[in-house]
Amino acid sequence: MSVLRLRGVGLRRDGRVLVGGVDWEVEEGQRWALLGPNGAGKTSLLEVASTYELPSDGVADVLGARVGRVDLRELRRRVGVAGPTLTRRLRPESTVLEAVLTGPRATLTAWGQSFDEAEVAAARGLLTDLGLGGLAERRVGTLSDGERQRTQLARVLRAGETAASPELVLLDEPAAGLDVGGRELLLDRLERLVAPRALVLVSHHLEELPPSVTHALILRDGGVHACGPVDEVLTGLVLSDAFGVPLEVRREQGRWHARRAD
Ligand SMILES: Nc1ncnc2c1ncn2[C@@H]1O[C@H](COP(=O)(O)OP(=O)(O)OP(=O)(O)O)[C@@H](O)[C@H]1O
Repeated sequence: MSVLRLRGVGLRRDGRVLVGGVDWEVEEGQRWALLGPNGAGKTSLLEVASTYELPSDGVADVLGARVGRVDLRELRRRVGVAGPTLTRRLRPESTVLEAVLTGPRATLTAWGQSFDEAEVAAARGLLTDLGLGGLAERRVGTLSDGERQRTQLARVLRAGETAASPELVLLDEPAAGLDVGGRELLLDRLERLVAPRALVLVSHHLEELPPSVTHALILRDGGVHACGPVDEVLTGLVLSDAFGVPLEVRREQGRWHARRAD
């Protein structure tokens, strides 16, 4: 069954076409990497998929519901999003720890709720892995943009580890701003996410993709350049063409590496 289905989707802003004519179907159990050069439209497409932007053209079906025809508040509760422009829901007065603890309960405030030791330990462990261990008691409103993004990421990941997981998880550059240790811990976390029905991950670097990624969509100039199973799409030929640089792609023990071809 399709979790996300875009048909002829376009998004225009200020008279500019950000994405156009996108056909894309994400099915139950799939994990997608969304790649493409700077400005290709990755974030814009994710905004449509997350229902935070209505398509200017075409139709978007998210979790079986046609965007524009259903109550978006209800639909958004079922979609977990984290990324630079998608961190809109955190309450400034919540602490970082509360923002993560309340993720699985899909509430925005910890007011009137209690959390057991295991829940607190799990949330703290996630914050430590994402380099936010020292900020657990800080108010969200005092965080830098990068810290707020990682807090939102921790919230979505925490929910994704539980039975209350969002059904569709959309992550825009989740490894951005993490050091190499943090990146590896994040990949480990992503591998352990079991509950979402589908996951989409925007990234600039093949090294940031977890081995469990099954499919890839490459955008270029707002349109689909390549789309399909990872081993068919993440090749030197396809990526060299997409990025306009001769690239060599290797896969070892599930992980990808890309470098300029000699
Ligand atoms: N409000 C806007 N008005 C006009 N153009 C916009 C607007 N927002 C984004 N754009 C442009 O749309 C294009 C696609 O942007 P988008 O952020 O979706 O690309 P991206 O693939 O995520 O880029 P990056 O890899 O650099 O993060 C870019 O050229 C960007 O400058």
